Amino acid sequence: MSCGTLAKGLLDLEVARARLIAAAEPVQGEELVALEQAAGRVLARDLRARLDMPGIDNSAMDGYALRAAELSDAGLPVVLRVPAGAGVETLPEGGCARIFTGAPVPEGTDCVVPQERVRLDEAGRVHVVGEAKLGANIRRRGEEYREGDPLLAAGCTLNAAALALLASQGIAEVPVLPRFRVALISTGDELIEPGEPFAPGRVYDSNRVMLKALLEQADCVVLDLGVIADDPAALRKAFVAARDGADLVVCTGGVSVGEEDHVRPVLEELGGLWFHGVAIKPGKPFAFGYLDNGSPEGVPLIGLPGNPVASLVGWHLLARPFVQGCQGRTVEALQQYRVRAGFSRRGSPGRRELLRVTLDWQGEGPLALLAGGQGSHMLHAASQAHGYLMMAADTDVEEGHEYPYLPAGQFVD
Ligand SMILES: Nc1nc2c(c(=O)[nH]1)N[C@H]1C(S)=C(S)[C@@H](COP(=O)(O)OP(=O)(O)OC[C@H]3O[C@@H](n4cnc5c(N)ncnc54)[C@H](O)[C@@H]3O)O[C@H]1N2
Ligand code: MOO
Repeated sequence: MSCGTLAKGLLDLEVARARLIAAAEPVQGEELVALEQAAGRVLARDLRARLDMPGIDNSAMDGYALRAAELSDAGLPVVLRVPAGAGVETLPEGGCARIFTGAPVPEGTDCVVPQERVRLDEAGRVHVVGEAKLGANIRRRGEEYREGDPLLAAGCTLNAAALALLASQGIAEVPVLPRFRVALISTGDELIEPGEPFAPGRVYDSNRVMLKALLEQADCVVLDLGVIADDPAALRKAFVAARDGADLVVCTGGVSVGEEDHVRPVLEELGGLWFHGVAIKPGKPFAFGYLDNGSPEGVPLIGLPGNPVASLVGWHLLARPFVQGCQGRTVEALQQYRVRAGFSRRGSPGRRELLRVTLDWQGEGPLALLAGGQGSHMLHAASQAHGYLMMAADTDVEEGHEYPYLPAGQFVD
């Protein structure tokens, strides 16, 4: 993927992602949890099937089970009735069985004819309208998988379908990795809490609620450490406290280059800065390092920019894959496809730009439209966007041309 000519001193997005993913150390340990408590958790071990699936040959339709070769103009008498949950029986010769979806097909039958394709005569005998195909509408034992086959791989997220799969095997408890603990800090003298009275110059802390939601949706345990002032001593104290109770510290704000931005110097002092600055817009002042020794034995710290949309983009593209790796999850490559732009716009010098867009499906194929104002402080467009149009550095958007599009669905946990 072309990224254009990047500004000096900034890492390419793919390089920064690869470094973060490589640095992620999966959490250790294992917990056994009830299936009902396991949604969103990460499977700790490979699981194999305990049972063949389906467990027996059974009917896919409400209808009649029969031997196709026995059909004739005389019709077949109904000699058995087999509801779901019944035991396996043998079909006497010259007869057929009334059968229901999921019920075991009797021994000796070789097809099920749906009731819509059957005519019953006055004597109650079954006549098939059209063909009775051998094997039709019978779900065979083990056709999906056999006992001992791989079922789910370690590192997968237990989504609703995965939980149902385990339940269908009679599994009631599942081994999962421990939940990842993240300390969350906002920095900035200007910040006030939503609900507090507004005063000119103050800014409501919107990043913390956003990041808390993102982390919790990703199944992290969040230790909310509130707002810390733009003061190196206060930040140092907060980082030390955060480090002692968490697997990762995430902070937002104060990560840029002004003398009021203390995250980077305090991180350097307490541990080590691995990198600072990624060539994306928004999201440039992204910092990553370790508190303690500057080594992977320390607690990692991610510094996200203060500008709200920069913080969101930094989470989606950089922090999230790191957290996923630390949670023991399989980290997927970015999903993208090309979409036609319905607008023109000047490119961003030295940085890839992640434009917040909606997709219009009314014409021929999707058309990307700006979701609203694109400033990195403008949350409205971010709240409406269907995804990002990812522009290479220094590249103008030309209406009607196609560009890589990252659907937002891939970032939803
Ligand atoms: N001279 C330079 N100035 C800036 C640069 C640069 O390279 N050179 N980078 C700009 C970019 S890009 C970004 S993004 C911002 C990020 O700066 P910080 O991470 O240091 O963030 P702050 O300065 O603390 O705040 C920026 C902006 O965001 C608001 N903010 C901060 N925290 C929150 C929060 N929790 N909730 C809502 N809003 C928040 C803050 O009030 C500021 O308006 O730096 C540029 N500057
Ligand atoms: O990264 Mo900043 O987000 O361009 O405003």
